[in-house]
Amino acid sequence: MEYDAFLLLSFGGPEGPDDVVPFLENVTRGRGIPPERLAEVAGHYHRFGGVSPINQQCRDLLAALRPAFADAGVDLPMYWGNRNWHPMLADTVARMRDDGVRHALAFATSAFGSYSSCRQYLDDIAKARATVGAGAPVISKIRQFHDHPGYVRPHADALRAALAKVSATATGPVRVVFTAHSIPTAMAASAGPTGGRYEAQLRETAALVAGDLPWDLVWQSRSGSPLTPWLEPDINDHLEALADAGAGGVVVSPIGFVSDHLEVIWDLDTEAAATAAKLGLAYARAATPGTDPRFVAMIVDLVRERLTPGHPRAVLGSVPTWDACPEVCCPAPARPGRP
Ligand SMILES: CC1=C(CCC(=O)O)c2cc3nc(cc4[nH]c(cc5[nH]c(cc1n2)c(C)c5CCC(=O)O)c(CCC(=O)O)c4C)C(CCC(=O)O)=C3C
Ligand SMILES: [Fe+2]
Repeated sequence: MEYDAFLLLSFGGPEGPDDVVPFLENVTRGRGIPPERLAEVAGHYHRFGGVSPINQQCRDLLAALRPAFADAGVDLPMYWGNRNWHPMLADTVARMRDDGVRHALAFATSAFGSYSSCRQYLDDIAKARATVGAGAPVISKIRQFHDHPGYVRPHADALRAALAKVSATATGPVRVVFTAHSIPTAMAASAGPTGGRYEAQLRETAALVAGDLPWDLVWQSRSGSPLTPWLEPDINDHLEALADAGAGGVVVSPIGFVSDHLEVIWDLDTEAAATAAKLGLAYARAATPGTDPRFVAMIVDLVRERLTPGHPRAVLGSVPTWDACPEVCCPAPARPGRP
């Protein structure tokens, strides 16, 4: 297979107060998110001046990737497109077509399977290509990377750094708590070709990152209607349970995310940190990979897997990964108002 471009594919986030509402409309269109929840989330963005850090994090990642590609002899022009905010994927795909791109490799900024974290990126690629129409490049998504050493090791080192900080101040035992974005239980049940893939991969990542430390996996950033069941427990409820059980501190490691975007700096650094303070728990949050050189090298490695037949696939775990998702993987959830 010949590839002639690299595409960074991300979630997107607002970059000013006027962007917040239209961004949230893009994220939640047809998703049955109650207006109260949307108003609350808009407030989180406004606390940061209406600016999510995620777009700048994508720019920083591209800036780090450019020399890494050059050093590895990977000669692909780079593009960037988002699902929910500018640069919008369809605009980027139009530009790729204008530049003569025929077949791009896309790296999506999510390591795991599930509708929201994988299939939705594939659906958005299909939609963007349909919008562009004739001459739109083929776009192949790079595989999931939940157990790649370039994902596991930065998380593992960050966990140990945060643990050292908490242990210095905690007056009782310190607990390691991993978090990922909650998803509806129905979406979790249908994740992957045989179901349960999101949680299975997260448990594998957690075990690899933790090494010999005991740990819990809990969930954050629940959205949706309160009537729809989502994965539980929520991080804040879990902190209460830990305090009740006599913990002196926690270190929270957001293994579900590749960068310190708003779900991290609001839901963890602001909300969960306040919960911990109220409960008298010492608290630290471990950094996400961001532009860690090992994470950047991982992306180069994943590209080379696709460019070079026989290139070894670096995996530390046993939950399998593949280049092309089977059609039956991660079906779109039934949406309110739709059959
Ligand atoms: C699995 C998963 C990931 C991880 C995988 C990945 O990274 O892709 C993720 C990441 C993110 N989620 C983000 C933001 C939001 N997610 C929302 C809503 C939702 N997330 C869901 C799931 C996930 N989300 C789901 C099932 C919904 C319900 C609506 C629907 O069915 O689709 C909403 C709506 C408001 C609300 O929270 O209620 C917002 C604003 C940001 C950007 C942060 C920033 O701006 O810095 C990022 C990286
Ligand atoms: Fe989300």
